[in-house]
Amino acid sequence: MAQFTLVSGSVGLITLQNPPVNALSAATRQGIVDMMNKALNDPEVKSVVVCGQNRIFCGGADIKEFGTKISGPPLIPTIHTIEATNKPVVAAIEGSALGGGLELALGCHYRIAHSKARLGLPEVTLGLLPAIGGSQRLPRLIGVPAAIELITTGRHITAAEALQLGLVDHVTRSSTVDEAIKFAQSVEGKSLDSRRISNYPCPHLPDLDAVFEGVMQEVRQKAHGAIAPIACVQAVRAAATLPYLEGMEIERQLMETLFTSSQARALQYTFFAQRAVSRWSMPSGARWDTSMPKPVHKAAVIGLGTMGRGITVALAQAGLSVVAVETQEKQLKEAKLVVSGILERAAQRRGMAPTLAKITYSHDIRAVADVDLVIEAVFEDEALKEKVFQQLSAVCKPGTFLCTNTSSLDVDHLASLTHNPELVVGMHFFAPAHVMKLLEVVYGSKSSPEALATVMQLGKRMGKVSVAVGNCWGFVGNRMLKPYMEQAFYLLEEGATPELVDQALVEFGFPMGVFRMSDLSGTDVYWKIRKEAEPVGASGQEARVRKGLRYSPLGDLLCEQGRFGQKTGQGWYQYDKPGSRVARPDPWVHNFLEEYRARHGLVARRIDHAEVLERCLYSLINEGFRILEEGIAAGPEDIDMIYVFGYGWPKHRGGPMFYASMVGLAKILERLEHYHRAHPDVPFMQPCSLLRKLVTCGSPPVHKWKDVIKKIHSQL
Ligand SMILES: CC/C=C\C=C\CC(=O)SCCNC(=O)CCNC(=O)[C@H](O)C(C)(C)COP(=O)(O)OP(=O)(O)OC[C@H]1O[C@@H](n2cnc3c(N)ncnc32)[C@H](O)[C@@H]1OP(=O)(O)O
Repeated sequence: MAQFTLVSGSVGLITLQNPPVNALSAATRQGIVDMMNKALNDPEVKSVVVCGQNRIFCGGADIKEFGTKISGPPLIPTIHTIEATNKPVVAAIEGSALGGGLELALGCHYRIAHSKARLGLPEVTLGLLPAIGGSQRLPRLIGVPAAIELITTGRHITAAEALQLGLVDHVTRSSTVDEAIKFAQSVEGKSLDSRRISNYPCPHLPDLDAVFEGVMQEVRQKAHGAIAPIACVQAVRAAATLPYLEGMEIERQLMETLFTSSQARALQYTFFAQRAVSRWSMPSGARWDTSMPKPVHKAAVIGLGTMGRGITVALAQAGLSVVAVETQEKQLKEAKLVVSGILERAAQRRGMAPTLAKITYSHDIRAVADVDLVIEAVFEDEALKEKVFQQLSAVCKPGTFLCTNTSSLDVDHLASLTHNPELVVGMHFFAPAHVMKLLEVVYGSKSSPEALATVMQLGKRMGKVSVAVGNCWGFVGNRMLKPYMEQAFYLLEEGATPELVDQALVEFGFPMGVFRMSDLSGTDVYWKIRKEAEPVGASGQEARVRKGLRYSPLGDLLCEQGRFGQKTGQGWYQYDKPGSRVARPDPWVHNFLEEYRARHGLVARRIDHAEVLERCLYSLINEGFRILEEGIAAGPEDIDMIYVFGYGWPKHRGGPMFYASMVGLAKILERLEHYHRAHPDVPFMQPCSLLRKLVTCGSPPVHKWKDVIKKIHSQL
């Protein structure tokens, strides 16, 4: 797993060999220890270069080994040996030097990077901290503020930025290994006293306590309950205030707590789940590895409202030629300005030229005649979308994929209006479409595997986490959101306030609660959807019943008052003025709730955070099980990535289905049964049969659920 070669007569070249990313598995660590000992003990070797096979230095620890009993040698003693030796050791960094990989490089005396290399300490994204000396060496090398930023965000930086920070000594565009070998020879026999980072004092910061207090407050606020970023700050503080070896002991103690935490398990699950969802499958048996995507060079966007503009930006940034169509002249002009502005600012940030020339604007739908793929993003109105699909089917060249950015309409129905329903796929973007990572890719009953493969590949090009799901009301994300929101309304009826419900959800880790979120996106958005989905309600007691089940008209009544949320300055909260982001509890809403309860004979009771979480989250999870049972999502990872990347589910809790497995399926079942007994008229609380079956099967871990579901389906 590591190879030693003597090159140029005196340089020991150690090559890490563990494809695909030369991760530091037990065998690779053993290889490093053995080859380094060989190099340092060989009198012929006067200097050493460490590099990675296949133009990647090292992707850090082997994440697959986390959660198992760690075997193999630790790296800390070897890194100390490297640093202490009098033979110069040079890290030749190509591709990535991440996590333990970069920590190994920090133990070397010199670092030479290729200009395309990326470096970082992403341990925090896995619920950990850099614990083979990274948290102690990095601040000594680049200073406390820069180190804190890199370690608490896990951001990967370019070689150019690394050079600017002093993290690498030299950046090259030619062969990094050849340069490193030449350089190593040039410093053979020279003193290395100034190259041992652990001997450096941490660069002085005036008013250290105040700096760390400020940083801790900021990090805590952004962490939404994640513990690793806090531990990272504590470790860097140890580097700034203690001798190296004492700092290392703090680093070790902090890592010990993080390593076995449920948050680390959740984040590591997310790492693999994010990659697993790209390996999609359809109920027909079609799969990612047997379906060929078609090339997409030119795409079109129809409708340049907020969503259409974001999609246009995302497509242009992915390098596609885009035809952007909007029939209203004023909207078209405005869209052109907004899209160009976003692209220019983004290009400026990246120090690149904007991709404006790749977009042509038109008010005529016939301008899309020669594109390979169209994304319809007109207003969410069924009749309008129907018309657009009929037009597209008539004007597009044969073979053009027709996609709809609907969030709730039936993809099969739209497909049925076209000549080639097999070419129709849903692309459900999340606002703002050029920023949000999630893309729900909805295949209809007639969508071809080729169409799905094409759209999934396009999603990847746009940098999205694309998740393939089947067609049903609300697809996966919004379908699961319905019971979650409904429970929140029932809680208000029973005595809660919007603030209480939201606070419980924020403490759980959501960036905002359901009512604040509803105000932000507009309370009228779901009002419209509810009006379309539910028959119009009656008055009096009947107002709280739909199709024989409990219904809360609270959201409708709020909208009838014109309280559409942040944009109108009033919703579930009050705002200083329309558009203001500062939400304050609103006595009007409290009064409105009291009057409502009095009108319907409801007696307010005390509701605690635990009840809020159980009712909102377990009903959402229950719907997730139904979605799995129906085969709308291929596996729990698909649901989890939709919620993590599209709905603000805290990453350190792994997504709703992973969370359910951590809470324990038996407990979820028991609580759902309890609430279903207490509220038999509440839809969505009756435990789903898949949940019952999984509990009967002994509550297997989440990665085994697919097997159970397959077995159930094969028995049907
Ligand atoms: C005993 C402990 C010693 C030291 C401890 C140190 C702490 C750490 O190092 S924590 C780990 C820190 N490292 C990371 O977080 C890096 C994670 N990887 C990445 O960011 C990316 O994979 C990449 C290295 C930048 C490469 O990206 P890309 O080219 O887009 O490929 P991917 O699809 O992401 O990955 C390909 C393939 O490799 C698997 N993989 C990647 N990194 C690791 C890893 N560190 N351990 C195990 N496996 C890894 C990834 O899952 C993919 O596998 P598939 O099966 O093809 O999905």
